Amino acid sequence: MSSRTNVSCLHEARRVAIFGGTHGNEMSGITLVNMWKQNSAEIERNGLLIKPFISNPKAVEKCIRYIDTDLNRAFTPENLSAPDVEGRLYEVQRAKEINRMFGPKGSSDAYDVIFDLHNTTSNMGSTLILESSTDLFNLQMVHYIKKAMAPHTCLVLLNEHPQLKYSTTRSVAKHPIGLEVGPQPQGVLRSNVFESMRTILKHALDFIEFFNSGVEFPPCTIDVFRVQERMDYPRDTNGNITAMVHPHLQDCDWEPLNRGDPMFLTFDGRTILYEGANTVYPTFINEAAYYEKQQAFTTTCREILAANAIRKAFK
Ligand SMILES: CC(=O)N[C@@H](CC(=O)O)C(=O)O
Ligand SMILES: [Zn+2]
Repeated sequence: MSSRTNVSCLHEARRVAIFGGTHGNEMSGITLVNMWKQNSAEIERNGLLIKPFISNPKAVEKCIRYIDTDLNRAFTPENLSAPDVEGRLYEVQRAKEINRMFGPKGSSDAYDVIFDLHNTTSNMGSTLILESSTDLFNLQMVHYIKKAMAPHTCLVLLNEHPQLKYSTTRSVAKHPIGLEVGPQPQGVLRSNVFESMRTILKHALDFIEFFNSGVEFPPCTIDVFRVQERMDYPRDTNGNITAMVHPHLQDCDWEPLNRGDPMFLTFDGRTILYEGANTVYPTFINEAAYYEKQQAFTTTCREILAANAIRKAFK
């Protein structure tokens, strides 16, 4: 019997964008994209059209996350279909422009792949962010990247939570993929973080080049962390936080958090324990940008995804 019967044939991925500066204070992606705009030799691949792009230039100029509203939440159907009028929020305007240039979102004209480069203040290491557990192209790509990165780790965060999923900038593409590397403070460039991001991008582009050249990728499984819940800081009746991430949890992204483990430390020295029934794997622990989002960390559960073999459809 031929294994060919189980190979999924997918469209080639010709148009690829690399976004930096979706958040204007996340310096690795901004620096890499600006570097590649000056000299793209490093990211050129046979048969690929690759566009390095600063997605929120006004926020980059000011070195702040956003001007009016978070661009990485702005790609909603309502925003994208809103008429162009003066006085709209800058990021809503910008989302419409990006959708025109790289989309339209959900259409056959959309870019094949958008890599969106982010930094976190959390100790997450290198993390690929997926929005779908059924996108075979992305599953195979992250499998390839994880293997290529070994012995260094590159983890996968899957966010397809019905309430916690948000309308990302990369969601304009057919295959959206986020790359989150930390820890790196906002507005700061760290060479180790910069180099990790650069290496992951190299492997990602290699994968796409191989795929387009007709290489078949065998069936695989991928370890992922699925977004489960958003955990807020303890707060008083005025909404002010009353506790910090506990020192035993701080920097322990991806490590198991069990019932009874310390979670927060109040300003007066009291420890607040995790009381959930199941072991979870926290991530985005103490991310600076998430104080305004009422989020101290995200809980995830581990899961193994299986992906069919893929190759390019010939026609
Ligand atoms: C720290 C940070 O900005 N993280 C990203 C994650 C993502 O791209 O999905 C965000 O909240 O938009
Ligand atoms: Zn970001």
